[in-house]
Amino acid sequence: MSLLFDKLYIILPSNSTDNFPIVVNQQMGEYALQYNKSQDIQELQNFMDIHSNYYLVSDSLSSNDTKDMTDYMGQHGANIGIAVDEFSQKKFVGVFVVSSIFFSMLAAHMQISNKLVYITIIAMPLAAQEKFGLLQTFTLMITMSFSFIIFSPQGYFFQFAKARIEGRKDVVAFAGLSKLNWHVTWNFLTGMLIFAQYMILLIIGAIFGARFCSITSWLAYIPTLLLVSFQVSLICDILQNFCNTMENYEQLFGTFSSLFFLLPALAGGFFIDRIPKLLLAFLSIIPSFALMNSISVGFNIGYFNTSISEGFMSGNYILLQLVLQIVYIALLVYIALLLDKSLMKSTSKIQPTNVTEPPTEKQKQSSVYGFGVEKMITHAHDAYINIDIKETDNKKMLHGDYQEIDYAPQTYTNGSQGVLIYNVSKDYKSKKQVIHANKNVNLLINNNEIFGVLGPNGSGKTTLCKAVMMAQTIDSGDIVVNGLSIRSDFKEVQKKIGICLQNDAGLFEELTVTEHLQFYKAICTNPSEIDFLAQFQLEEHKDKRAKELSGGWKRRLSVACALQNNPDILILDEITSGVDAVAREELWKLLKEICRDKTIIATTHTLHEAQTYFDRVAFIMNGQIVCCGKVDDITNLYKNKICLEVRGLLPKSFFQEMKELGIIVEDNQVVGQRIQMLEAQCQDNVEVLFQHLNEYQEHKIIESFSITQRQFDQVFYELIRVCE
Ligand SMILES: Nc1ncnc2c1ncn2[C@@H]1O[C@H](COP(=O)(O)OP(=O)(O)OP(=O)(O)O)[C@@H](O)[C@H]1O
Repeated sequence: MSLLFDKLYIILPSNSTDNFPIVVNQQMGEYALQYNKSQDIQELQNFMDIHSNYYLVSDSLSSNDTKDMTDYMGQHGANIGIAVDEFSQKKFVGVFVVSSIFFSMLAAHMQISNKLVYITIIAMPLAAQEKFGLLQTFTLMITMSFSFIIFSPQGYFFQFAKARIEGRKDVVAFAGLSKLNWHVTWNFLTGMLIFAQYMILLIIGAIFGARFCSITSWLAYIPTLLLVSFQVSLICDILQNFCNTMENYEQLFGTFSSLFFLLPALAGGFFIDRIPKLLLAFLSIIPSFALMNSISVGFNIGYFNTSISEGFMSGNYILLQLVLQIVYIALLVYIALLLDKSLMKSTSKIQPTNVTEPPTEKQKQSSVYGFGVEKMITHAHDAYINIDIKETDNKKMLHGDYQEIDYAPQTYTNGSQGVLIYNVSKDYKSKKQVIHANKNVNLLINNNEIFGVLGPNGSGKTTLCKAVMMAQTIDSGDIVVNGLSIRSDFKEVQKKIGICLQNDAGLFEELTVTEHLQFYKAICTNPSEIDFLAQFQLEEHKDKRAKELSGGWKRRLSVACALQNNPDILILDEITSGVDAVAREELWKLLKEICRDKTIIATTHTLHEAQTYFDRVAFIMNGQIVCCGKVDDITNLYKNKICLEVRGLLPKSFFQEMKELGIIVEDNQVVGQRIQMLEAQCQDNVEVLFQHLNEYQEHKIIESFSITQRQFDQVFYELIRVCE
């Protein structure tokens, strides 16, 4: 024994083989170091001088006797043991054996981060140092860390997470995914990604010939790692319900993992010798403990030749742990589904609520208020009553008192296609107020029809769209899509719907056009055959990210994504807002062509668009349908009414003259004495009005006049006026 070790050498008692506090199936880490340069010896000496209280040195044990070394360490309460094979001024060959605390801390460290860099810290030194020196190991670790980042499947996986976190319910609808589908897909992708990362490390370890990476050790690692991967992904899934942005989520995950992964792991690391093995198995609800336990078993099998049965059963109860992990996973799945409010089954009452207000005097006098509404209600009620009712409870539900139901009639007998919105009411309740966003809405939308829902801001259009796609529960009523009720067949219904919500909510800023189409195609359940890149003339923009597209092209991409799942019903919520007239026309032309066999429900603020492209429309004011029917029928209500803007001031005699000719002209507004806004009610003699105005213009009494409002616009303004 050299001078170096003389002062450190502890004479170990001979024949002391029983009652070791640290036994072979504890956490073990083993560092084999081979120094063959003089300066390394110096470093080693420095290290030992500093840490002289913490280790034992033995020159009677070699690197093949690590088991015995740990036994000696156990006896003396040391954390580091050094078994010396050879020592000279130039060369040290030996093995460092590190006891549980240090290794557990490393394991804990891994848990705080989802990033592979940390995972490499654990396995790589152990595996690589067996073969190479310290420097090579370090280089290898750095290289590995970078390769992991490069190989991480950022694209779909990341967008998937983002969609979940940002509550992109429309993505679920785009893709026709059910809530279960959505979670299973996300967790499968995430879990397998984490597992793949663990596997890469195991394989590398095996290639380097690390003993703890032997195939028998894998028996301990692989099932645990697989289950741990899903435990972690499900915990992420649950946490996502409490975050709105990725940053938010990363912060929450960091805090959560420190509290629930790192702290227990650190505590476990310090007290692992004293934690009963059975308790450790039960603690596997915390992934750190499950990992520690399996790594411990793997080490024992690989390094210390513990038999598999001993390692699994009596030693660390690994089989029990695996069963418990499966139970925990089932529990986490249940919690994840329970917490996710993205798609909700409605169990509301069927009968109308009492929120509808009776018409005021002003509304009664209006020729447009209430137009077509009674007829629509009757049609919707008849259709709903005629649904093939099989269950007696459903009969009670329709004819009896209010009653909660969980299922609904399966099919219409009378027209099973299209969308039937029956008595739908929705309130938003806050501490301060209750907003009745939809009040007993009844609409029967025919198959292959383009149906418009029009109304001012905040009138309840989006709420209605969300109710149809089930992103919003309803307080009363039912929605039946192609014969299937959202109350009973919501999963089936949802597959039939594609939606574009406002502000291109389904797009991801960082994804390119091609990536969007690929992403939606990859997750949808009923992929369309159509080449949307070509159909929507998106080729020249295919490599642009969504954030680089102009508003019009974004809208096109949103619609293309919504159509990827080949939906029967397409819901378009203000898809042309911010789109110029030419682009708007192009988009509608395209939609009419592609969606010939689809039913479209669209909302818009552009009345001209509604008039030109929609077959029927319903006006919604304060949550209530106040006028509905074919666009032409509604326009005809105002056939003889026109609005004019006159520059200059018409004399009173003009109004009298017109009255005598049977034309009622009302002067609604005088703007700065120079502009008059006229509303004229003619019979079939509108040209008489124009003749007179021309004469006034020729005599320079007025400067000019022009028609300001189309008839359809007037309907809208009149409705707003009487509903104020
Ligand atoms: N999540 C919510 N919580 C509380 N109130 C809401 C919520 N969503 C909508 N509202 C309220 O419900 C009413 C109807 O809103 P909705 O978004 O359906 O109207 P809209 O007709 O689509 O409006 P816009 O044309 O501006 O998009 C509004 O008064 C709105 O403030």
